[in-house]
Amino acid sequence: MSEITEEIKSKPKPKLREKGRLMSSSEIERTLVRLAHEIVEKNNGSANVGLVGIKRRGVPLAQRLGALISKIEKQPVDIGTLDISFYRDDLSTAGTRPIVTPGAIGFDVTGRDIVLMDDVLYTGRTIRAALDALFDHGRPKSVQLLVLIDRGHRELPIQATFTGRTIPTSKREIIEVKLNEVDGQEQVILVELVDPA
Ligand SMILES: O=P(O)(O)OC[C@H]1O[C@H](OP(=O)(O)OP(=O)(O)O)[C@H](O)[C@@H]1O
Ligand SMILES: O=c1cc[nH]c(=O)[nH]1
Repeated sequence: MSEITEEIKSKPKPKLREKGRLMSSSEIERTLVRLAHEIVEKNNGSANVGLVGIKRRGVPLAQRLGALISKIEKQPVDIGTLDISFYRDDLSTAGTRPIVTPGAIGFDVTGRDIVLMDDVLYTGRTIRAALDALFDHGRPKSVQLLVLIDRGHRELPIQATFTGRTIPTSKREIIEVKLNEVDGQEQVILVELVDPA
């Protein structure tokens, strides 16, 4: 275990209060169907498209969208993975440091129209790290960004090409995306940090 991983694991978990459900399983499913059609429309098909999911929940999103696009276009789509852990000192503040784990994406990104995928877009730091990592692997023709939820509070000039839902939040709130493949359940919920008594 690296020094940084050890530090992450030893941090006490903040107390969170659930404020409500933002998306159900069927709403997530319908949203992904719409996003698959948007990707195909923008790229005039899928022949040059490659999907890259950011771990953890960007990966099942890329797999599901890949299956949907293959069904629409009747041809397979390349699907790859980027492993970016996110070191967070405190969920309510800045002071964050994304860590890219070296490893193959899974296909050659050079010359391709890459759609990067993640569950939540917040400060934009994870995507910035993902872009750096992507260009370490090759030179795509274009890079588009898909997120299931854009919650605002950007700290970098990054915006999504395809967005499932835009949900304005306060900095004390957290969007929790739950996907079957990672969490054994399927929903998007809004939670709030509770001050320690
Ligand atoms: O725009 P940003 O400020 O970078 O935040 C967005 C990132 O935060 C979340 O990852 P998290 O660190 O919670 O890890 P996880 O997905 O493995 O739970 C989310 O999955 C995004 O990758
Ligand atoms: O609210 C947030 C912010 C970053 N990452 C998440 O998963 N949720």
